[in-house]
Amino acid sequence: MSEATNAHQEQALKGLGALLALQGSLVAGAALASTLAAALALVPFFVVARMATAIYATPPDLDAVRSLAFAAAGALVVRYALVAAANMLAHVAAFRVLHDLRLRLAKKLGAVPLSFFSRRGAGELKKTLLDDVNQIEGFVAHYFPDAIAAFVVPLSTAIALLWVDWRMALASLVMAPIAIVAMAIAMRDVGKAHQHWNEIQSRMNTSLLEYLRGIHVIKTFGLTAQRFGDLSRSIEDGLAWMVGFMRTNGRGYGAFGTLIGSSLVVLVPVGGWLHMRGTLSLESLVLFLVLGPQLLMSLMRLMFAWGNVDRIKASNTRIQAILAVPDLETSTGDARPAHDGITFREVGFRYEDGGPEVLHDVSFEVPAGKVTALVGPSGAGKTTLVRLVPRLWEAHSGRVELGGVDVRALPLDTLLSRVSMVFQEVFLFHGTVRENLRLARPDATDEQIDAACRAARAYDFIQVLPRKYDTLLGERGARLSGGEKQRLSIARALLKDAPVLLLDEATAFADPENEARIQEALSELCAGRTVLVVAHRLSTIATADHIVVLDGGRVNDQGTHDELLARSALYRRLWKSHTEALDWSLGEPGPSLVAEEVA
Ligand SMILES: Nc1ncnc2c1ncn2[C@@H]1O[C@H](COP(=O)(O)OP(=O)(O)OP(=O)(O)O)[C@@H](O)[C@H]1O
Repeated sequence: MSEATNAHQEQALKGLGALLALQGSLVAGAALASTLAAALALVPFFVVARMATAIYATPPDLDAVRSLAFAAAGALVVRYALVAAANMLAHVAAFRVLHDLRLRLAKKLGAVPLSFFSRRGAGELKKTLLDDVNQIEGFVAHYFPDAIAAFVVPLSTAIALLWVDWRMALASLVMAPIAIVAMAIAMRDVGKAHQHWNEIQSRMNTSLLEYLRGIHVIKTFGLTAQRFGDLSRSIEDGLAWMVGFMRTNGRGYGAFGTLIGSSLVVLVPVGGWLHMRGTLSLESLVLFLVLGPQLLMSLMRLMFAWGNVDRIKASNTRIQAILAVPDLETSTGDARPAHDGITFREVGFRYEDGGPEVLHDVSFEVPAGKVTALVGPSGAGKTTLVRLVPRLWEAHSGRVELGGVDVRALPLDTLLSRVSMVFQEVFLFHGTVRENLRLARPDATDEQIDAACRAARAYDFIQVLPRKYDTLLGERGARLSGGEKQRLSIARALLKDAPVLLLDEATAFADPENEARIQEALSELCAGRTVLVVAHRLSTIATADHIVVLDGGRVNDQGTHDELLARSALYRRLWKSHTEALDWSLGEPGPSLVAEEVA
């Protein structure tokens, strides 16, 4: 194993210890109770051995038999009490550890830069957040207390048996080294195999999520799960992994199980011979015949616990890797923007380190209180540029300033409190209309919500929803039309009432009535604010105070509509295609605005 892998595993193991330490006293209590319970499970075997002597004594000692029977029953009762206590303590500890981990992960995901998510598939993240965290539950609640008991009990029993008769104790253990070699062979590549299994599961999760999200497209094209390439491939890979795993590891497991259960093959002849020679009492012979096989059977439990450790270590490593991602750096100073204007200074940006540069040397001003429109061909980098302002992405060179201060030098909450975002895709959470609106301003009063909804032209349609503001929305809630969603997100931005507004207009066409309402809502929203808008509507472009033309990630030209029409060939071409689109839409007012407010 390489040094790097060793260091990696050690770190993971340290992590598992740290997880247990989160609930140290409960975990220790569970391990102790589980060990005592396992030790008490051996009492009946000692009792049987003593009984054999009492029964075969002349005359038979019936009083001793009776008290031994009571002792065995008593041990059983206490054992069940201890098992219950161990279970309860271990589960309470596990759920507290899980609660702690989930909170940390949720907090971390809220604090990392957006680039973190673009490098990971949704399936991979879901797998870590749900499945890997659940593995930790198994570890704390089951495997750890079990493994401690499976280690301590056979060890102490072996010592006790050595003390009773060392020859028979060795005979009980003789199969152990052979079984352990078989176990080591069985477990040889188990870590690698589990890693492979995890990769398959991540792929399966990602393609399954994609399959569900795109089910309407899949149906439109008449595709089925079999034909949805990666999903069916990952399901087949999963099956192939299972078969391969059982083929390579099944033999080892089988050999181990058989060897571990066959200590009587040694104990019976050795014990019989020693007893006949008169060097082993009947009581000791019976004790070894009943207890010897149990001693090795505990190794079986240890092996199961060991078999799971690699998997749990891998889960923990993935959880720790997320927790170790640095948060988006935020200034702790008290810098405040001097005004609400935005300045881009020689901004360069790429989505991936080493990937293609999407924005090059972009410099321009968005004056405070004015509407600045960004236009350009598809893929020019307009949306990307707008998202640099609230630090959804970070410029890799140059700087973006708000009110003369680099956005990275502003405390994040100061920056975000100044900016509202209304983007193309509207995302509504599963929750009521009111809860979705309050995301923008948790302390908003009902009157403020009413006023924002009226201004956003959302009030009327909310009034006819089954439970008005208390109607559930989102994936499992009421469905709103595209235009209604847009107006709701404009209401959110109005509620937030930030001085800077970032708008990303969509190219989709809405019906004229919807279009007119959205237009009115946006006019209310834009009034008196600094607006940077990715513009697709003729009305927005023609009435903007300033227009910046982006092409291939660079500023191609900037000026007013008339100036650009007079001097920019690219702008003339864009304008022509916009007006043609308007003709094509048979006189409808033009492309609609669609919105998602992320703030
Ligand atoms: N998450 C992402 N990861 C990698 N590349 C991306 C990502 N998002 C956009 N890009 C790339 O960045 C470039 C600019 O995209 P952007 O969406 O900013 O353009 P746009 O001008 O807004 O286009 P449109 O008008 O079609 O929406 C494109 O080449 C696009 O493929």
